[in-house]
Amino acid sequence: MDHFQLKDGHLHCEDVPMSRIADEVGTPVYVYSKATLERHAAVFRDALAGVGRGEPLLAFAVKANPNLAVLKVLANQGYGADVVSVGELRRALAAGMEPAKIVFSGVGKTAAELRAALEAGIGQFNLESEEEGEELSEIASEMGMRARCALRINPDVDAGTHDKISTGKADNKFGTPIGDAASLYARLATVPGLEMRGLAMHIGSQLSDLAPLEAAFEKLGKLLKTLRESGQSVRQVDLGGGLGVPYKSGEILPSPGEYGAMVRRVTQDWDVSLAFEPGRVIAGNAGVLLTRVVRVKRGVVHPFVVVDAAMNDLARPAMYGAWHDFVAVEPDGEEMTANIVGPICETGDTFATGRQCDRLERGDLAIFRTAGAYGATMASSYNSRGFVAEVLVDGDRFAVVADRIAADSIMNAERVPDWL
Ligand SMILES: Cc1ncc(COP(=O)(O)O)c(C=O)c1O
Ligand SMILES: N[C@@H](CCCC[NH3+])C(=O)O
Repeated sequence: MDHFQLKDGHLHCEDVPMSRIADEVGTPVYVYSKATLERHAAVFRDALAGVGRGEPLLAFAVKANPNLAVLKVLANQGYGADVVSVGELRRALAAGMEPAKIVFSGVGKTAAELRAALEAGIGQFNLESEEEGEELSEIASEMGMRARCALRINPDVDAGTHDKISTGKADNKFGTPIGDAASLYARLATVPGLEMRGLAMHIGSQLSDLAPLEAAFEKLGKLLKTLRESGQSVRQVDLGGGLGVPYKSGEILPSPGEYGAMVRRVTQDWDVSLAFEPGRVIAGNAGVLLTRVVRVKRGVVHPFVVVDAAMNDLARPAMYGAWHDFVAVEPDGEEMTANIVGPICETGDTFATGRQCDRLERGDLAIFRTAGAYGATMASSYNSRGFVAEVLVDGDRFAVVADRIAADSIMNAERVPDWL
């Protein structure tokens, strides 16, 4: 069920009219549906119920949407967190996620971050390299602790997604090459301060085909057997995230159910506990970016619909050429073909070119759909535009869950030295 729907000709999020949010909070603003987040959390959990030993660990990828209220909704659903910085770790803890359900990924964890995560008592470090393992070993030994670790492997599989978000090819910076993994695992298992518990993998994001994932999981399964045959203990496997979501209406992608069936088939004889790090599949379609048309400018080929949101608020179209459905809050039944652009002084600040969309005029409200993941979190203050607000809707009520940060607040954090 879509919680962003027209009711009496006016787009609502659950039972709240979008215009009420625009009037009270201003635009642009991210709007999240609590009911959608909860539904996605439940669908993903049900799809993976009973895979592996015990119940799997579901660690939401905080990078997709780190808003504290969003994390709290997911913590209430029993989710843990996949974090990639001490900032994300603090957020997961502040939202009430249990330390034991937190995994720490990422290729550049600093010594200070490793220490902070050990102090917090997180469940697992996903080690990316020998060098990181050695550093963590030293820090944990100094602290008189043993860090629970998995070795992240790079299976050299092309996930078939955008190059910038592919992470499992040999020349991507992530993980340990699968050919080196058995010997490195054996070595790290002898190092003080580390407890090697298993393997981890994440081959990319917005995956629209399960075949590369399955091929990567099969490779991991072979490695697991090799490790066990050589006497290593492997109890935990983290299969990462990556499941794609539809961005265009009518687009069909593999469902969590199909993903779960594939995981069940491939892992049935692994005899390990499984963990997953879903991000986009939980949050993507739970959020939209609400914006107002500043003006419609005549163009040579198409008119330009200039909206008050820009590439600093929603970077995906400019960064990856990504498509976001764009619809009017009060469609009048007429359509137009337009270029949808923001106010930033770059041609790249274009959300869509030659897009068939609802007819819009100056002052009208519209939304970019599927903006709940990798939306607000990738915002910048380029062109001194400040940071957008975020709102969480629950039935007929809503709350501002992130204040708008005005450009002046950012300016006020700057100093001109007295020698200028
Ligand atoms: C290590 C890791 N885990 C999980 C995710 C979440 O991915 P997605 O949002 O595609 O599910 C990412 C991002 O791609 C990641 O880098
Ligand atoms: N930022 C990317 C996803 C990155 C995934 C990071 N591991 C996107 O919007 O699609």
